[in-house]
Amino acid sequence: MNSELPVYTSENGDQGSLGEILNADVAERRENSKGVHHEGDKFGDIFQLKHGSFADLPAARISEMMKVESLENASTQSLFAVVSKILDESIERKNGDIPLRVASLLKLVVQEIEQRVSKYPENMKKQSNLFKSREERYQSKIRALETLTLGSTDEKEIIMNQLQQMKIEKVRADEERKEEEHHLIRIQTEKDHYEIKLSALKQEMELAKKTHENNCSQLEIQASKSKADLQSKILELELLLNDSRKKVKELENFAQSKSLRWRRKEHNYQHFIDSHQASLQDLRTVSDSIKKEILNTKMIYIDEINQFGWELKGLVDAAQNYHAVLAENRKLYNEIQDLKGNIRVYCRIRPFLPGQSQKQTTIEYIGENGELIVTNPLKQGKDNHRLFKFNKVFGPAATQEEVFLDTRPLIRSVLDGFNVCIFAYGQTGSGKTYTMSGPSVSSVEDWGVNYRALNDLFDISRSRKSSIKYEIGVQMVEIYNEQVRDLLSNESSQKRLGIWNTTQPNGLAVPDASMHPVKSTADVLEFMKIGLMNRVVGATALNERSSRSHSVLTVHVFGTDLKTNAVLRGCLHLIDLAGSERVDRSEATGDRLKEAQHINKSLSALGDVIFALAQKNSHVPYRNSKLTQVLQSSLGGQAKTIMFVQLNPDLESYSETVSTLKFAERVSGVELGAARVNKEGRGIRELMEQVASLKDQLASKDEEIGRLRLLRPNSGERHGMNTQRYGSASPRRHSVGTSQQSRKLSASRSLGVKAASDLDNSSECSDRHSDAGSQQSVEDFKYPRDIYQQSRLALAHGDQNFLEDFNLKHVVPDGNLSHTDDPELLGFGDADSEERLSDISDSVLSMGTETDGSVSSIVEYTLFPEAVKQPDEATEKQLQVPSKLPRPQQKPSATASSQLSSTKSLSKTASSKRGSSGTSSVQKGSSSTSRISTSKRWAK
Ligand SMILES: Nc1ncnc2c1ncn2[C@@H]1O[C@H](COP(=O)(O)OP(=O)(O)OP(=O)(O)O)[C@@H](O)[C@H]1O
Repeated sequence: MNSELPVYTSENGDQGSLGEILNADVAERRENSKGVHHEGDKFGDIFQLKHGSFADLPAARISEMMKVESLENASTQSLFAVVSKILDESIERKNGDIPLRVASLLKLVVQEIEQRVSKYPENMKKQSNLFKSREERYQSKIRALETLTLGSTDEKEIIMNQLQQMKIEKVRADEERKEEEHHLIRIQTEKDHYEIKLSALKQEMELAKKTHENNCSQLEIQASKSKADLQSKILELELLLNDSRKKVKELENFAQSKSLRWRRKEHNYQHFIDSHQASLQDLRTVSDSIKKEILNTKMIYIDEINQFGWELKGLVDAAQNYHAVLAENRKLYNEIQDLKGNIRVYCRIRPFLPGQSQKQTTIEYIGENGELIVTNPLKQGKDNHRLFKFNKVFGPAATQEEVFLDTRPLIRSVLDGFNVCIFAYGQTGSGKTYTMSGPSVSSVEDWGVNYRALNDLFDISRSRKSSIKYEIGVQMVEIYNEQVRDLLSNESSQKRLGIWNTTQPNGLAVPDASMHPVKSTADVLEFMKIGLMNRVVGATALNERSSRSHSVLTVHVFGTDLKTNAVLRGCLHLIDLAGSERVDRSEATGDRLKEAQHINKSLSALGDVIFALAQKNSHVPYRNSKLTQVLQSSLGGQAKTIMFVQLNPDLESYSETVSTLKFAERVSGVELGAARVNKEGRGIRELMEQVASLKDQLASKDEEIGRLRLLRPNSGERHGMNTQRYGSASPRRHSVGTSQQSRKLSASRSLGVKAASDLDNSSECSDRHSDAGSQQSVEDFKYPRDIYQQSRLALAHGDQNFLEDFNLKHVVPDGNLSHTDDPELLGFGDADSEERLSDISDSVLSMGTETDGSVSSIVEYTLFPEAVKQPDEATEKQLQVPSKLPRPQQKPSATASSQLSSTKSLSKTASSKRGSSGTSSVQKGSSSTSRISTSKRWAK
């Protein structure tokens, strides 16, 4: 057994590590001190730290650990574990900052370990001694056993066995001892290692301690600083607190005084309420009785209201019926007006214009039924309010579309073969052009009546194309300073747009050269643009762009029924009159003044015509101006006529407004007679053609007779006589010889053309004579045929008296019919000549309609005056008439229509002889103008 090796052997012979030995030592000590083994675990548990760090342990736990018995009772391993844990924590924390109490614990633990290590050799010695004593004991035992062996063999054997056993034990003990020694060496090495570790730990601990102390001192410095700061803050806060306390006290005092006051007030109110409570009670009783009364009254009222409701319902029903009746009345009134042929009058009030500063209006009331009340706000009295009634009144807000709406049915009428005339009347600047043309062509909403009417016309004609073929032509003229001008005569525009094709499929007379065929609204827009550009406008004080002429847009419609071949002819006049103006207000001078005078004169002539028509006078002075001549067919004929009366609402225009309205009132009273449709059936036309050819034959016979008559002796003498007589009777006229006679006939043939067409279209815009009623123009054309017939009969029967009588009155001294080139007598001269013409028209022999009043005739004359003076020679020759003709009858004969047809056939012959040249505008002008002069001559 190696005694140098400090081998600890447990009682069962096991050897342990240094830790175990130290633990065993601890256990031994514990056993010695307390005698209780199992409590070791309990003490060892104190150092067991499964979670958290020592730095986080509560101070009580650390103090528990630091107790002497805890340290002594703890196993060396747990002590080492405590050390290494604390050190690990300090390393983890990097700055080595270990709390003071942990550092103290560490110190104590390390001291305990040191103590235990220092005691280790001593323990080892004790152990070795123990082993030695045990060996000695064993040796003595062996010796005793050997003695015993010697005593008995059996015993010896047993003893031997025991000995053997003991030897084995001894060998084992030796081995154990050796192992113990090895173990001891290992523990020694471990001890060295731990010592090294311990010293390192000590150093670390020192370092940590120092840093900790530094930190502590810094913290102390900081703490002292913060303490000083906090103290100063506390001082401040204390001061504030004192202030607040003072304020609180003040507020408390204030609140107390206030609450005192409130309490006093409450007391007062309470007193007041108490005093009123009683009166309230009284009032309640009164109120209850009133409520009861009200309830009673309410019930009575409900009964009465119910009763009233029933009565009101009856009234509402009656009112509704009243409106229906009113609408019905209006419809009937319109129908009656249509039947009577009244001119429809629509009144339109222009809005104030943007620049107009003074906006005092004269319009007081606009009724739905066409009632209008105008007033002069500057005047007082009941006469100040004037009431007018028209077909309709459009207020300033009315749109172009609304204004056109009531006119629309009339546009359909044009395509149905009626003649329609729409004209705008009013003082200058009142919106006539706005209503008729509109402020601009480019925007459809702005379109005036003209564009809308034409647009509708094309729309309807397109919709009827499967049954009726329509041809539409437009004409636009202006009457400027009593002269008629073609607004579409612009050469380039004519070239561009082509001219009217005179060869009509129905063989009817064609419109003149100022007529332009149109196929769509776009064509019309082209024409109207040109027309508006060519129209004379000028600036006046009342209107920047005042129209200085009356503009007349005429639309001719020829419709052929594709099934029956019947022909419909309608004519639409759209007239924008120049505005009447007070020269002092329009400040017109020079040309403007002259224009204004012409305008006013023509408008006053219009007034005269309207007055005569309204009075149903036998004489209507159409010829007093070009305007009335143009409007003749619309005002005195069987056309449907609408007048737009334009009003300027401003105060300054009050007198003009009133006179315009008075005029309009008169116009609305004019009865034209029911309008007639211009329709010609196929049968009638064929008959007319037959009659015409017969008349042609008759005429050629007449010519022959005339020639034979001229060959008779003495015919020249009588001729001369008559010439002289006639010449002295009428100094203003001059004879034109035989050529003029034939011209007359040529004219009468031309008239025949017109007459035929007039018969076909008895209400054509050109057909009526002013004074002798609507059939006057027919008479115009019958008359020459009467003459022919009577002269033919006179010649055949040798009625010399008739022939002489006629020659005395109607034949010029040279034997020819009278003729004049004097333009005044052609119906376009001055007022004097027009008066004469009016007088002429009054006589029964008033063949002298210089024109038929139609726009086309006027245009023909005005555009081609030379043609009037240069008749077609060939025609002259062919149409020689007898120098003496029978006296015409004063009243047309019953055979008027056949005679007219005859003249028509005459014209046909003439035009066929003219051949294709008949299309020339000059020739047409010529015929038309000849017609004018002829009729005048006949009248005289
Ligand atoms: N209903 C309306 N709404 C808005 N402006 C209108 C209306 N009527 C007329 N005007 C404006 O009033 C001015 C005068 O209108 P317009 O030229 O049509 O009058 P007029 O009666 O034709 O005048 P004149 O007789 O001098 O030619 C124009 O500037 C026109 O644009």
